[in-house]
Amino acid sequence: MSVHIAAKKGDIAESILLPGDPLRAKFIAENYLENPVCYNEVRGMLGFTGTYKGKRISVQGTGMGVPSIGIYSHELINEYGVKNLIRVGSCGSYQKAVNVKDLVLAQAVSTNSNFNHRTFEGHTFAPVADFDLLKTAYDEAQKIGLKPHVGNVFTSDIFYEDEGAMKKWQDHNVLAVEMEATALYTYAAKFGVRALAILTVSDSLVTHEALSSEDRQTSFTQMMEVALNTAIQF
Ligand SMILES: O=P(O)(O)O[C@H]1O[C@H](CO)[C@@H](O)[C@H]1O
Ligand SMILES: O=c1cc[nH]c(=O)[nH]1
Repeated sequence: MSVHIAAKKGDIAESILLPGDPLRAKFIAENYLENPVCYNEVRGMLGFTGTYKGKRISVQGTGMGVPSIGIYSHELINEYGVKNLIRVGSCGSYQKAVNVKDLVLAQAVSTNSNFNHRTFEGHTFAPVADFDLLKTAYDEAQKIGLKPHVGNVFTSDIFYEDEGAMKKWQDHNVLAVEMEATALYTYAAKFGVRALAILTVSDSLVTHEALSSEDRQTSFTQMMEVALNTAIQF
């Protein structure tokens, strides 16, 4: 058991899906995994291990924001030997061409988070996705008829950000905003494992459109399938 996860060594698979919402973890376990076993309920941050197409896969809620995913990813990697970490999250679009329901693969991450500013003492580190995970997810998305956007996303510490703050990121072609990827990619680089953030656009900060709960269900399901079909290849 680690500080925040009540699993024994060996209870968690080497490949894991990481939704922010623990109930999304439960949904994935109940709808996609065979024989899912819940290994964590500490703080309600549910984690499950089961099999998908014959391969052992885990899914773990991470909570919202950099400090929260920082805790879970650090413990998963260092105390449970997790090697392939795939975030399955929602994001807000920063660009007109990135529409609600679209899939975004975070090739790189920009941030206003202090996590990297502290670690790199004010210098800039460029957190990037694992290329093999990225390419595999892109191919898997295409197989089910999706055309994912691939590029820079923004990890923000502030959900209710002033509107003007996004302009500089939009001007530099940042595709969308979410709240965790920078910590995930930075720890993956530090500890020599693979990470990728796969995101579904739940709302647009350009058009102010937002997904209905029905559309949210369908498009999130496609993201989950892309992530699972990617995870089983590692
Ligand atoms: O849908 P999840 O994975 O939680 O991701 C996004 O949604 C939350 C904000 O509503 C933040 O965690 C953000 O990153
Ligand atoms: O972090 C997030 C996630 C979804 N939509 C947003 O606007 N921000």
